[in-house]
Amino acid sequence: MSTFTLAQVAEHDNTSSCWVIIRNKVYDVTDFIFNHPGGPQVIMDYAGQDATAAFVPIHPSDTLDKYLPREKHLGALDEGSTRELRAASRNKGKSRDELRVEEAVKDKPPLGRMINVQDIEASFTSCPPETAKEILPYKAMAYYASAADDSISYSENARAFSRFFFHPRVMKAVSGVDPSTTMLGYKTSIPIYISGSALARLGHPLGEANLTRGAYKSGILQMVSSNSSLSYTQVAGARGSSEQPLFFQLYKHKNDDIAARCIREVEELGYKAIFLTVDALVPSNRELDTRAPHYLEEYENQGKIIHGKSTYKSGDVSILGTAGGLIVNNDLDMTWEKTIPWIRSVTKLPIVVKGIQCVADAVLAVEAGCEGIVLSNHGGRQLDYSLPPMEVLYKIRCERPDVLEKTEVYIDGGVHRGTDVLKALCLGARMVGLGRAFLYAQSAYGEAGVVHLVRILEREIKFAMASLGVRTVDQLAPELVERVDWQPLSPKL
Ligand SMILES: Cc1cc2nc3c(=O)[nH]c(=O)nc-3n(C[C@H](O)[C@H](O)[C@H](O)COP(=O)(O)O)c2cc1C
Repeated sequence: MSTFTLAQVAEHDNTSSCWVIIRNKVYDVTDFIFNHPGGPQVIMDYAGQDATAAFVPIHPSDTLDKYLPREKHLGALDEGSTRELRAASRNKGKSRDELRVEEAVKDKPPLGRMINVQDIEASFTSCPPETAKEILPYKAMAYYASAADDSISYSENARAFSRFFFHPRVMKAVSGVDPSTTMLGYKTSIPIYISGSALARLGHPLGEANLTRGAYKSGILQMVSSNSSLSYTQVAGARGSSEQPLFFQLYKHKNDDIAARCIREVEELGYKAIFLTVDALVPSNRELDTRAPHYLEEYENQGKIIHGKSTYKSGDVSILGTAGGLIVNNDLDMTWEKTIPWIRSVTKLPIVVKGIQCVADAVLAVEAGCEGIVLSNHGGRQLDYSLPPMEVLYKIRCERPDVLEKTEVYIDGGVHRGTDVLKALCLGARMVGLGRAFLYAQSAYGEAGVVHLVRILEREIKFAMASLGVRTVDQLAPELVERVDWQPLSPKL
C-alpha cells in the first residue's frame, strides 16, 4: 500500500485535485461531490488536510467504500505523519464550545425530572442548563433547531394544534385504555413513530442506534433517514431483534442506478417500507444553521471578529449549511406518473410519500396507489408559509374524507403533547411522527431518553383517551374535535 506524508497531501488542495485524510487514510475526493451527497463539505473545507473530525459525525462508516471508486483510495499516511497528527490533536486543546458542553453535561438534570416533551427540548438560552439544546455542540443545535426563513411554518405547525378543541364524552367505559395500533400492518405500542431525521450522531456518538434501541424497548416504530449518520447496516444491526420493523426514508438519487441500489440494499437488510421524501429536494434557507460557523468563530474568539483572519471571507456565504450538501444529488424531476411506478419496478415494499402539503397531492398519491402518505412540511425546514400539516389534515377531512379511507395518512410537525396526537387521530390520521423531539432526547440521554420520551407521550395519550371517553384508538372520531376560529390567549409555540 502506498504511504504519504502530510506535506504530500497538502499539495493537493485545489479544485482540480483534492485529497483528504480520514482516519489516517488518504483519499482523492476530487470527484466525490458528484458521487455522494456530503462530498462538498469535505472538499471545500478540508482539501489537503485531516478531515476526520468533520467527516465522521456526518458520514456513515461505509460511505467511502460505497461511493468512492477503489482507485481513489490512495493509501495510508506514513508513520511519522500519523504520529504528528496524533500529537497535534492531543495538543490542540478543547474549544470553548466543547468546554461549555462538558459543563452543561455535568449539570444536566436527571431524566426523571423531564416530565414533558418541552422539558427535554428546552430553550437554548435557558439557565441553568435545561438539557438537550444546552448539552448539544452549537453546530448540532443549529442544525437540529433550524427552520426555513422566518420559522413561520415551524411555529405554526405547533400552534395549529391550539385551534382544535375537544368534545369529551362522559359516562363511557374506559378502564384498560389501549393506545396501541398498527402502521402498514406493524404493531406499535402508541400511535407515534420516530420520523427519519438526518445526522443523529451530531448530538450523540451512538446516534441512530439510540433511536433504534429505544424504539425496540418502548415498542414503537422507526423511520430511518437516507442521511443517517450510521450506515443502514449498522442501524439494522442495532435492532433489539430481527423482527423489529424499520422503515426507510428515501431521498431519491437523480441517478436511477444509484437509487435502485440503495432501495435494494435496504430491502435486503429487512427494512419494511419506503418513505419517499418529496418536500425537500433543494437546499432551503435555514439561517440559524448557515450562521453557525460565523457564530462559532466569534464565540471561540471571545466575541471578536478577527478581520483578515476569518476563514469566512466576503462573498463566501453558503446556504448549504450542515446538511445542504446531503441533498445536492436529489432527483428534481420526479413525477407521479414516472417515479412511483419506477419504485414499484425496483421493490415490492410498500411506498409512502412523505411531504404532502395540500389536498390535491393527497388525492394524486391515492390515485398513484401509494400505501400511505405523510402530511408534512419537513418540520417547517423547507418552504416557509407552507400550511401546518394539522390544517392540511383538517382540509382533507372536510373536502376529501375518502382519502382517509383509501390510504394510511400520517402527520408530523410540531407535535409535543398527547392531546396533539389524539386531535390528529380524531381527524383521521393513523399515526403521528416526531422528528426533533427524538433527536433531542437521544442527544441528551441516549437510548434511555428515547424510552423516556415515549413513556411521557404514552402517559399523556392514555390520560387524554380516558378523559375523552375512548378505550381504543379506533374510537377516536371527528365528532370529538372542533376547529375554532379563535386562538387561545397563550397558544403553545
Ligand atoms: C435535524 C432534522 C433532520 C431531518 N432530516 C430529515 C431527512 O433526512 N429526511 C426526511 O425526510 N426528513 C427529515 N427531517 C424531517 C423530519 O422527518 C420530520 O418531518 C420533522 O422533523 C417533523 O417535525 P418536528 O421536528 O416538529 O417533529 C428532518 C428534521 C430535522 C429536525
